[in-house]
Amino acid sequence: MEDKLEAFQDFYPDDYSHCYGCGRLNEHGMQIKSYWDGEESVCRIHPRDYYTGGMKHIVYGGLIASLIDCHAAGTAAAAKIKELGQEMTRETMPRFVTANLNVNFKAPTPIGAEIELRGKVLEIKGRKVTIGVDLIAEGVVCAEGQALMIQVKETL
Ligand SMILES: CCCCCCCC/C=C\CCCCCCCC(=O)SCCNC(=O)CCNC(=O)[C@H](O)C(C)(C)COP(=O)(O)OP(=O)(O)OC[C@H]1O[C@@H](n2cnc3c(N)ncnc32)[C@H](O)[C@@H]1OP(=O)(O)O
Repeated sequence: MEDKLEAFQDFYPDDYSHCYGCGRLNEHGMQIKSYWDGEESVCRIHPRDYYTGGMKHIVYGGLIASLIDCHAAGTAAAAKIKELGQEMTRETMPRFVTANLNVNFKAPTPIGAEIELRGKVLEIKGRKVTIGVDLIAEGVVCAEGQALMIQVKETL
């Protein structure tokens, strides 16, 4: 039986699938999965309870930034291919890296809760795609991020 490809990250080519946050081939990584939900993108994840940030009951801010970063990268690739009017495949999926990431930490993120990331495409300008991401836990927007993703030149 063929593997079922569904999430944006499932369409990253193998040589691009080793990212700690979103690479499906990184067995030690978080392997996040992002999908379209209407015009927004969504990712749900339950971080392990040792990703603590100072106190035992809150999530480490670096992990929060990583989740926002990787969800934004996937959303940028999916948005770009949608703009081009193409289907997501491992051959067509464009490759993006982060040029800039800003995160506002609005409230502590509780350990043990499911985290939902919701992405919005703010701008697509050639190789530059700007994505806004809200990180939500227990109904509270705990962090807001904005990322500038750049489509890498295919010579890399
Ligand atoms: C790293 C090389 C790529 C290799 C490919 C494989 C990588 C595998 C990595 C992961 C795989 C998983 C996939 C998900 C990834 C998840 C997220 C990450 O963790 S990514 C890792 C962290 N990020 C980096 O390491 C980027 C390091 N930076 C760069 O490589 C370059 O600076 C890059 C590609 C971002 C841009 O370099 P230029 O030479 O292609 O393009 P220029 O001409 O400099 O910029 C293009 C436009 O973007 C603007 N720009 C560039 N950086 C900017 C910035 N920091 N702020 C604002 N604007 C910026 C420029 O002003 C320019 O704009 P105008 O076209 O003139 O309008």
